[in-house]
Amino acid sequence: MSTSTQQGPSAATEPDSDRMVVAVDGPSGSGKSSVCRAAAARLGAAYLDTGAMYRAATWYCVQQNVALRDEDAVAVAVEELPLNISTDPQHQIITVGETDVTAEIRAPQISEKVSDVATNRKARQVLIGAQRRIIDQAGFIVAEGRDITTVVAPDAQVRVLLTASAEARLRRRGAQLGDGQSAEALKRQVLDRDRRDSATTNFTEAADGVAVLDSSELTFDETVDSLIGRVESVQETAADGL
Ligand SMILES: Nc1ncnc2c1ncn2[C@@H]1O[C@H](COP(=O)(O)OP(=O)(O)OP(=O)(O)O)[C@@H](O)[C@H]1O
Ligand SMILES: Nc1ccn([C@H]2C[C@H](O)[C@@H](COP(=O)(O)O)O2)c(=O)n1
Repeated sequence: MSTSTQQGPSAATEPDSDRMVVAVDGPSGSGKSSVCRAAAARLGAAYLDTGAMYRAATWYCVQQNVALRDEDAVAVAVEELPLNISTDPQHQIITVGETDVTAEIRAPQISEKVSDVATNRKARQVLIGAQRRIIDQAGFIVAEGRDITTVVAPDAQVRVLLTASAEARLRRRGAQLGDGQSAEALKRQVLDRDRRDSATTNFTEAADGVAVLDSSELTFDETVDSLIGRVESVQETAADGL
């Protein structure tokens, strides 16, 4: 897989003491993308949306007429995927080859197919390798997905499982997509997708050392503040130890 990144604000050659990885996992609609992007922007960190990589891979397979249930064919397509993903939280642009897929990969048609790629273990290995390279290149990054705290970056300095009740997640996704989504379509995109994705990743229980941030009763801003508070507390502890 050829991956290039338009790098976020902190991508540079900082000394090790300035490097920090903030890993966030959670179920669909819990707020990972929006909360992590806002937190990264305020912290001056880079931001990696790993779900967008699975979505772009799915878009590419569909474009190439690859049968999504054919494990080997999907893995070969993902190896070839010419992906460019921005890690700038202020400018989220995702291109596959020359095509800007930033908006298209969020369409319900991709949401309903993406689990076929996400549960393909061979394709996952390719994407996980690319994610680790992007994280390694960044000095200070907030990375979110389903397996960042456990598989992609288990050594991250901050590890958080961002959760919310199923009711809150369905309500938020409905508001995000606007009118026109039936309750059944929302359920397919949120709860049914989580059930399928759970076959390969555990994003409903916090692993050892992972803190739970339940956003069900929090506003968006309160959730961002809580994540930032955790990052600042680790930064202060690190500074005290110098
Ligand atoms: N604490 C919160 N209170 C209210 N709304 C929120 C909160 N957190 C996130 N949201 C809103 O919920 C919607 C879904 O959030 P988001 O897309 O970030 O979820 P996600 O976990 O990344 O989902 P997915 O994994 O399916 O991409 C967004 O419109 C976001 O602004
Ligand atoms: N680290 C990750 C990130 C995402 N996925 C899967 C799960 C979703 O079905 C899909 C799209 O993610 P979203 O944009 O909804 O966060 O990708 C995964 O398996 N591992």
